[in-house]
Amino acid sequence: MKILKFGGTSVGSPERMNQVASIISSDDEPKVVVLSAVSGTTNSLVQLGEYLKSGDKNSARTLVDELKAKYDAFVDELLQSDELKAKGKSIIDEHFTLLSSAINLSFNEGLSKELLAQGELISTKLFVELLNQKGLSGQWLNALDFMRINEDDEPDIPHIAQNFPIKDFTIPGGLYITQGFICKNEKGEVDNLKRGGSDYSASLIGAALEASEVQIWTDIDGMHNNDPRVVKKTVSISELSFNEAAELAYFGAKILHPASILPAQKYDVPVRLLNTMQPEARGTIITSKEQDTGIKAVAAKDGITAIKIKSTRMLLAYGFLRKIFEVFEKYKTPVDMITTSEVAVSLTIDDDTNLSKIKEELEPFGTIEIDTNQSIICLVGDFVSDRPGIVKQVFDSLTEIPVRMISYGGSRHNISVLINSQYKVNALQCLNRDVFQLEEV
Ligand SMILES: Nc1ncnc2c1ncn2[C@@H]1O[C@H](COP(=O)(O)OP(=O)(O)O)[C@@H](O)[C@H]1O
Ligand SMILES: N[C@@H](CC(=O)OP(=O)(O)O)C(=O)O
Repeated sequence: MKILKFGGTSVGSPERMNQVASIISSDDEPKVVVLSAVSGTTNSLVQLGEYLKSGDKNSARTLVDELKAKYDAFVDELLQSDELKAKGKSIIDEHFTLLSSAINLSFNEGLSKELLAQGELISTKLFVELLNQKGLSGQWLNALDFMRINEDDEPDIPHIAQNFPIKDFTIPGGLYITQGFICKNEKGEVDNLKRGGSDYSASLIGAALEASEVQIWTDIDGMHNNDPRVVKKTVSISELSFNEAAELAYFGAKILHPASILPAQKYDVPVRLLNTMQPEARGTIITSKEQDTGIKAVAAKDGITAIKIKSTRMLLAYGFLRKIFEVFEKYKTPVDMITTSEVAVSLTIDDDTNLSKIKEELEPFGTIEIDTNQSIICLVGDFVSDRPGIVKQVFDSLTEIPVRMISYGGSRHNISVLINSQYKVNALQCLNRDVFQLEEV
């Protein structure tokens, strides 16, 4: 049994949904199909939550009306018979009644999460009707019955395994359709796995059910060597290890949710990245296999803040770093990169929610310098840290770019440099030309 996840772009139009139906019915193997919301929907629902939070009911009403009109047209094109059209319309009416009634309720975070969940609930219900139209039967499963996170926002894989409603995957052609992204929290409230979280859902379900493979179907033929939104020429990578894929996802390769590799890696379930628009393309297979292959890809993560703590008290002292890290621990703020000298330590964070409090608590330790608008450029591959020439290759390429921090040797998979975000495009282009030998102007 396999888990197949289709993202927002793959279910973004009636035509695309039809392609998804063909892909999942091309053989008899039982499949759990995880769908995202129709592309753009979650953004609209986030916007709706913001209007409600600020009390702007008129904008909220307009947004709900426009979104409903979009879905009415979607259903009209997707479903052909009067009977199925009526079913489709009643699905839309049910969910939009909920969205409309939210406009008159007082706003709270729980309500906003309930609103966000509607996108995936609608897309999966409409998709089951499309399968009916094609003479295929798909069983709709409510992810809120089995997907759960605990009080630290950590998914509970044993709970998913225990509560997944299907236990027997031996029925040929069995298609089980469920929602990505949404879950319940420890209080039993509707919650979610954060933006882009449907990949994570698929990986968690794959781990819980010990699937033979998790497939992430999107609009590109696998993980590319560089960000196709930034550079002109990129190539698909045929194989990656779990460690390499996790680094790329974490450091900005948008094709995968940052946390999505971990469950698959823990339960050793291969992950394959495939293209809905080009199902025959090879894509990328991600497994536990490691090879010393050199640099495979580069990704960039924006919105980074660098913090430097300078103090001569660090000299020959012990316990200094522990005290600094305790401050970040207190504010539940993860640290990404770190470099030290005898008199200073620089580190980066991507969540600056508590930056002013962190700065205040660091002040007794020394002089604090903060730089915002930074990007981490992360080169990923499999290279033992003394592989000759690997660092030279990277720094020769970046000679024109001011580098703020360098991290190398922490793992055999990663060379990271921190630069001001204004140089990001240029850095990715230079690396594409010099490290990957893909021409870039
Ligand atoms: N290294 C990369 N390899 C492939 N795609 C990437 C990479 N970096 C960024 N992307 C972007 O990720 C997009 C797919 O992810 P996403 O938009 O989340 O898809 P979906 O809607 O299917 O979840 C691609 O269209 C591509 O522009
Ligand atoms: N719909 C959610 C979850 C998701 O994963 O979407 P996508 O697969 O389109 O990135 C979001 O937009 O965040």
